[in-house]
Amino acid sequence: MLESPKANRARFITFEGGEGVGKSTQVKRLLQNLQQHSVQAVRTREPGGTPKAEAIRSFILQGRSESWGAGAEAVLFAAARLDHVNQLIAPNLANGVWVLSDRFHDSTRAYQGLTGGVDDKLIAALESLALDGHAPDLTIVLDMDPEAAFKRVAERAVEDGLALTGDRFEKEELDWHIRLRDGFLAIARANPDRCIVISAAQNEEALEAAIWEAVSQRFPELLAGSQA
Ligand SMILES: Nc1ncnc2c1ncn2[C@@H]1O[C@H](COP(=O)(O)OP(=O)(O)O)[C@@H](O)[C@H]1O
Ligand SMILES: Cc1cn([C@H]2C[C@H](O)[C@@H](COP(=O)(O)OP(=O)(O)O)O2)c(=O)[nH]c1=O
Repeated sequence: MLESPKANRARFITFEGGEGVGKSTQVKRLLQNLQQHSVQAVRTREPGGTPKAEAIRSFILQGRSESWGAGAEAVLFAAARLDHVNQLIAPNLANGVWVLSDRFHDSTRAYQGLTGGVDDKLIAALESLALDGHAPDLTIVLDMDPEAAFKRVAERAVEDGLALTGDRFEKEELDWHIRLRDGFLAIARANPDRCIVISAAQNEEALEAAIWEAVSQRFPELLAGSQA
């Protein structure tokens, strides 16, 4: 089969899912795996990734932001995302550097849209503004029972001698987290070409291997040794 001229372009991969499913752990592991295959890559997160977007992150997740409501939050997350795309994601991809993001636009769809009740049209309009054509090439949805994920986070906090404080989304009730999980699964079903759902209810190494298998199947050039 003839390779398309774009076969070896830098890829944009996002990780999505509920709280504590292991996204940040696996973003770091995938970054290492890519680097071991001589792929230049960076990792980032949302909300955040650039100084302006990090400022919006603290504004939304802490302090008095509860009164803003899901609609205004969707707008704020989109403003942060626009800066993140323009300042970090697009320039890296243009330079041939793969970008791995811990959360991206599906989090707005799931949290503010499907769970928060913000109208689909507003979500779609904000997405088109913020993404500016930079949709992810692949989205890995890490899926597990939210109660089990919460226990993981709590156990780790006890081991580390930390108080479990959490941001305000983490403090929502269990049935809210179950709806959130269903929201991410619905997004994956609606976007089968872009999204892969992987069970996060396995140890870190097994999950890392499952993710590497999915990524290298999706981008076979990784195993062909064709990355400079
Ligand atoms: N596969 C796993 N099995 C058990 N614990 C895990 C696993 N992956 C991550 N953890 C632990 O669970 C907690 C949440 O992981 P993290 O990667 O921060 O999740 P997220 O970014 O999705 O919130 C951390 O304390 C982490 O060390
Ligand atoms: C990117 C994004 C995040 N969020 C929420 C999800 C998280 O609760 C929070 C980000 O906090 P974070 O600590 O990154 O969450 P986690 O480690 O559990 O993934 O912001 C939205 O509600 N909408 C968005 O568009």
